[in-house]
Amino acid sequence: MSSRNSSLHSAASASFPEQLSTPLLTVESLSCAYADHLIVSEVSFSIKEGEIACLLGPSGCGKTTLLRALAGFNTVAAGSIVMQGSEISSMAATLPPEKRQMGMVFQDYALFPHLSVADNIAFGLKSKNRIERNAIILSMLELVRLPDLSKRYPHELSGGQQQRVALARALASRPRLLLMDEPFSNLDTEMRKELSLEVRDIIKQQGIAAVVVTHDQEEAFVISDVLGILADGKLQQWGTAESLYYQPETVQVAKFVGEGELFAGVCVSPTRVQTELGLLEFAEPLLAEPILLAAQQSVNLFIRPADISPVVCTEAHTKAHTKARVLSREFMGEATRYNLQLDSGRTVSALVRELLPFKIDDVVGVDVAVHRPIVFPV
Ligand SMILES: Nc1ncnc2c1ncn2[C@@H]1O[C@H](COP(=O)(O)OP(=O)(O)OP(=O)(O)O)[C@@H](O)[C@H]1O
Repeated sequence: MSSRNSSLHSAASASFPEQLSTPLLTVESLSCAYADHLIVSEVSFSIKEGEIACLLGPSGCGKTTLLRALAGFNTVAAGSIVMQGSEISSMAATLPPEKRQMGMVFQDYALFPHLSVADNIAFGLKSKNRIERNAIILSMLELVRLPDLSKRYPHELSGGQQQRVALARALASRPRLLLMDEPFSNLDTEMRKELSLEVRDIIKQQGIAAVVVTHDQEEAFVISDVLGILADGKLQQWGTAESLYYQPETVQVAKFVGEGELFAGVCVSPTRVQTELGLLEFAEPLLAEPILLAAQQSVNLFIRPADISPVVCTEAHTKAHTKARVLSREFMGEATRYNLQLDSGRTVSALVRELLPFKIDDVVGVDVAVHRPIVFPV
């Protein structure tokens, strides 16, 4: 991680006194490989008690490999994993999964098909007597809101119900840390949203920490307190959803957490930049950390579609070459997306919430209202 990233993380930590306590889990310069093929490279982060962290990244970037290393299913090639001050993985040794006080929910739920819901939940409770076991099964079924399904078998459950049973099984042994690998990927969009919020509540209710792996940005934002973007086996940035969205350190992170495009510009003053989208004015002076941008400096601004809107074309738009032709219009219910071709020939996407009267081929003005400019060096 860059130094800017670490300072951002420590600045965030300083505002919450409880974050100053010893982390529950610390991953230090962790690398993982299959044979000689390095998959995860020098990843570092830490998680506090009760915190839900997400590892977000595209398919194949090494999320599952990293999660399996946390669980103790995979050995590590370099670095270490420390849980409450004790090293549980290093090149020298790997504490077995069952001794890590972690619960795992797999992508395909991995329920035992020949066992009932109750027996699936009881699977890790062999050391308990029958009365204790039954009490835990009942409380877990209540927790995941399946009180009446204890006798069913996995094939008699919906995908969402199977996921709840998998969660109940993972939580039954009272882990300190819950690991979830793409927990909602087999569910439809509506169910995904509903269950991710519910799972967040359940984890919070239990007061435990969790690491959730997903490639779905919306899901990651909903469920996590803190998240890391993983790409090509490297941790690109670690922070809250808001910090990644508004202060991405790289274009890759900016694009991964939301749509947007780079626009080259020249500063006219610290609060004004001339771009292909016209002269943009900002409420706050523009910073490309650690410097305040001065006149004549070249910058790259990352602008999201929600910051751009088509408006009635005025003389000022024509004069400033900030008019465009509507190439397409997609009404999506909550918002409408317009693809606009600028005078320069470049196509930009605008996302507007209000219903506008513009049709394909209309000539419109282009207005940009960026509330928090994202600046990258040229
Ligand atoms: N057991 C294995 N042996 C060799 N290579 C593996 C093994 N498991 C995974 N890989 C490779 O490691 C890379 C990372 O895989 P991993 O499953 O960790 O990615 P991921 O980010 O979880 O992807 P997805 O979101 O598609 O599940 C991939 O190129 C994959 O082919």
